[in-house]
Amino acid sequence: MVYSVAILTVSDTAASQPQTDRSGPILVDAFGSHASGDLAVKHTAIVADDEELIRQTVQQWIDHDTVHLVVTTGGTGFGLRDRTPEALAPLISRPTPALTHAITAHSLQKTPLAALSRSVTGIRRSSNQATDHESLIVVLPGSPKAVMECLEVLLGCQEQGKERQGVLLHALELLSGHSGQKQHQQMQGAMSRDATASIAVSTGTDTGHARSHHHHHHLHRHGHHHGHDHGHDHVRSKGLHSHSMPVPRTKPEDHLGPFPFKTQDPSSGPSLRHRQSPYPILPLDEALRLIADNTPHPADLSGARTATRAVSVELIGSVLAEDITAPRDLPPGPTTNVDGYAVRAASTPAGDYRVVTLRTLTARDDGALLPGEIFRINTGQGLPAGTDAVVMVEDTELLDVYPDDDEAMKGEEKLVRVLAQVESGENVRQKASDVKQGEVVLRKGTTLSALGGEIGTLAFLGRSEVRVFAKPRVAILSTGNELADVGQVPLDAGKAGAQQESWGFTVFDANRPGLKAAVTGMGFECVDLGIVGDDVGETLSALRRGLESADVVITTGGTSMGESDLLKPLIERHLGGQIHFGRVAMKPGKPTTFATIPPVPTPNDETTRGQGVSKQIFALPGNPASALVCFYVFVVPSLRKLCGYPPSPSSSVPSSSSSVAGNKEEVANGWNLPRIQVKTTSEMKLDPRPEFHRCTVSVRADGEVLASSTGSQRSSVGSLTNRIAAMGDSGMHSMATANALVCLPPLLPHGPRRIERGQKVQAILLGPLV
Ligand SMILES: Nc1nc2c(c(=O)[nH]1)N[C@H]1C(S)=C(S)[C@@H](COP(=O)(O)OP(=O)(O)OC[C@H]3O[C@@H](n4cnc5c(N)ncnc54)[C@H](O)[C@@H]3O)O[C@H]1N2
Ligand code: MOO
Repeated sequence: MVYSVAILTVSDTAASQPQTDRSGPILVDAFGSHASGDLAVKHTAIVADDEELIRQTVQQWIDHDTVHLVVTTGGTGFGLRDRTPEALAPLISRPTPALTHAITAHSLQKTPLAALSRSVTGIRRSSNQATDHESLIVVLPGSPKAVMECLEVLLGCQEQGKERQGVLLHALELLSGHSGQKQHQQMQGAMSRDATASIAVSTGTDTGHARSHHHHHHLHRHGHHHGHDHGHDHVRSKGLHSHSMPVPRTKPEDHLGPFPFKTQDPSSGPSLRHRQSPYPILPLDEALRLIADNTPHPADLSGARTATRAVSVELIGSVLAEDITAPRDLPPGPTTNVDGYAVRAASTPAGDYRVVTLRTLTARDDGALLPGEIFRINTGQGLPAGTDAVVMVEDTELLDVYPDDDEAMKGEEKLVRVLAQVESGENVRQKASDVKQGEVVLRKGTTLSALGGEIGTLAFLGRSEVRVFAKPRVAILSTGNELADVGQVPLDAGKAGAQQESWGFTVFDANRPGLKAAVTGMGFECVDLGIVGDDVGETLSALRRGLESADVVITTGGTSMGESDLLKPLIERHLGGQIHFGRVAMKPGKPTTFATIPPVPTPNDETTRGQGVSKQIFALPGNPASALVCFYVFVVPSLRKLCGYPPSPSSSVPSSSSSVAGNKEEVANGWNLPRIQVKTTSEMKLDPRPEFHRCTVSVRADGEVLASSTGSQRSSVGSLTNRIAAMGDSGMHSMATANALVCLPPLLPHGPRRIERGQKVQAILLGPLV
């Protein structure tokens, strides 16, 4: 059997300067030219010391490319960036400590420094059920010398004139389900010298000489291939280098990788960026449907995401994960609706009565009224035994009071005249007339709003705790070299004069504060990721922090066509994310990007394995108006679904591809904000893109709902003059006082150029009407 082998070099330096990699070529040579002919090097790659990238590369090889053996070199030391063992530990399903020990022990014979390598080995069972195989992972140190020493254990060598048998082929044979007998016998000494696996390591590799054959990912059965260069240069990329993909059309090496990336390599420089976006412009409904499809509902997740929470304002924005039933009758017995006197109606005609109070009554054994007595009572109080109605205080007259020298009763009413006879049940709230014990008062799926009704009801029922779906945490990041937090730079730093030297502008970060306010206003917790410049490392580490600490990550900026627009490439190439869409037919917000990041498997933990949940990333355009509009249009539906909202009933109706202004009832995403019909108070020009016009919606006295533009926005109509005039449409202030987005249809060649004043249009309602 021929075993396929993949070699991964892990090194920041080699990742940016592949020619410095010496250990990778040693491994390629050793396996590729192994005398047995049983080892075929199928893949090679170089990655930076990046845990996720290392893990993804190896997992891809084993699970999808069915590689039998992965050998890595580098990243095993004690340095801060040395993370290869950590990167790969989660992939190992069966550790192989003795193999690790054999490698370490052998290396220790050569140098005590071997003690400073954290090399590991282990077996991975592929998560790909189609192939269901096990592969061996061998994590070796980075130094070429150490690699060669370790290879002696794996592939065998001459030791003091004697043959040392390598253990690798035997291991692979056993893993692939064979008896291992052949190798075993050979290892017991029955093997002929000819067939001995020997390491064909050329010392020339140490001088970089092996570069010419590193690119081969074919089977290297016989000997070396010096000088046999096929002409494909090594891939140059900060992140990942590989030869396992076909060559694309621009400068090829900058687009190669083990995965089919749509994005360009962000380190490849402006001249290599895409000149046409590779993302189709999706109709809005399609984009919204993709969000609904790729956002989990907590009730559908195994081990539903629920939490028990104290009944408090912290619950605002939560959705009930249980039906709330009344624990007892309310009221628990008959109570009075009014202030007055409880009586037995039938035996209390108009007349004069002695007044009894709670104190007197509780002192009596039977707690009952005597004939000729009435009981003074206040609204909400329970009726004493034997009474069935209440005479309002307004229907009585005071006749006598207790004297001042009666210490106990001083000031209390003694004798009262009842002016009118009441009927049985009059002014009484009967037992359980509010709610019956066991009755469902609030249904699972109810949102606990900031209006107070639901949280008040929980307390009314006596609930101190309640089961809710966990609220999503939302991380927010602003990206852009030009950005600064307010207060961080003087106001005049943005003035033209001050800018001329630096050829840039300082822009106050408006998106993060705006988005934080909106997210907090929904009752969700924010993780503030701050501002990062247009820098791969900075942006990646912020995104990772976001993904670790939150359920959803929102970024703004860097989504479009500039060379510093990093979001799409980083999400795809470094975070292993799936970009569901990268452009939408709308204005503002065209480059809006939505992606999901698959869950990271938990090492050796059967209970959580495979049960992780993918996380959502919304990379919103940087223009402030676009960012906030897109938050409401795209992010809010996702958050509403994530926190457990049930879908709106109309969402079950199949949607047609209605435009942004579609007047249809059906919606592509059942968690969209509601749409209402409004009447415009001014004309609104149409744009070739469907547009969201920011408006303040108010209700007139006659009930008409009016939408007034917030201004500071306009729609461009194709001509250049208009497009130049259109440049000022990006400011956050067009969202100030906006509580609705009027959905303007696109300008069509022979259609109307504007919506007229007084015309009825649809609007997305963002908040309460004014
Ligand atoms: N060649 C093309 N260029 C652009 C296209 C296109 O299709 N082809 N699309 C345009 C559209 S539409 C939009 S929207 C923007 C989106 O750009 P980015 O998401 O890449 O955002 P940036 O370039 O980083 O910033 C745009 C703009 O917004 C300001 N900004 C960014 N972040 C903030 C913030 N947190 N607070 C305040 N202001 C912010 C930034 O300074 C820029 O002025 O791309 C067009 N280009
Ligand atoms: O889509 Mo962009 O937000 O129009 O400027």
